[in-house]
Amino acid sequence: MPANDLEPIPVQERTIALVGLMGVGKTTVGRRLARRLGLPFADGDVEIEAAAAMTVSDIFARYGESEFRAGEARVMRRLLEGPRKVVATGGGAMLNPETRALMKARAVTVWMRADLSIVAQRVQRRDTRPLLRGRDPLEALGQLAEARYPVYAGADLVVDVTGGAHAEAVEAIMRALEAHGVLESRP
Ligand SMILES: Nc1ncnc2c1ncn2[C@@H]1O[C@H](COP(=O)(O)OP(=O)(O)O)[C@@H](O)[C@H]1O
Ligand SMILES: O=C(O)C1=C[C@@H](OP(=O)(O)O)[C@@H](O)[C@H](O)C1
Ligand SMILES: [Mg+2]
Repeated sequence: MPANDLEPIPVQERTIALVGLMGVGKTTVGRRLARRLGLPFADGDVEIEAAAAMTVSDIFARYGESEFRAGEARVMRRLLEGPRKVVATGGGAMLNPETRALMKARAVTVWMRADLSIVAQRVQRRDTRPLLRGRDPLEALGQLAEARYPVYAGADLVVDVTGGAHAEAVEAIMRALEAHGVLESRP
């Protein structure tokens, strides 16, 4: 069904979709946020890997980025059409126009933003991101930021998560969700 045909969903019932660059903390913060909210959690990359029975790196290596993106769009559709949850998207998912339309119809989107120098340090911990392999992380992330920040800027909420620990990022997102009317106010 096209995203436009879906009934509008009240903000308190929407899935919370985390978007932003690789390494900003969508996966690890998203899992903690879901626990905090008592919602199920799903990670786009984990779902793609399960569907393909292959790692993200292997999908890129064997089939190329465009096949990965097609799989990513299918997975995002399933996750966004399903019951309310916290979704950690892969950093490129929001670039797909259909995924964006579904997000607009079904989710509250949160752009997690951090200084590139911090993100560059974090992505060096694991060699699981094919778009960064063999490249200077700061330079590669800078190019991705240039191309993607205008798209991420279309998110409903922007949360700066620079510097702090995971728990601080969760708190910052909780405050933003509260201010947006997604959560009941806490005492
Ligand atoms: N706020 C944070 N404080 C400390 N480490 C973090 C924070 N956010 C993410 N990290 C670390 O950075 C790395 C990348 O985080 P991850 O959640 O996989 O990001 P993403 O899913 O956005 O690519 C992981 O090692 C994670 O533990
Ligand atoms: O930004 C991207 O294009 C990508 C981000 C990755 O997810 P994370 O943002 O969770 O690292 C993963 O989907 C793939 O390596 C491509
Ligand atoms: Mg991730």
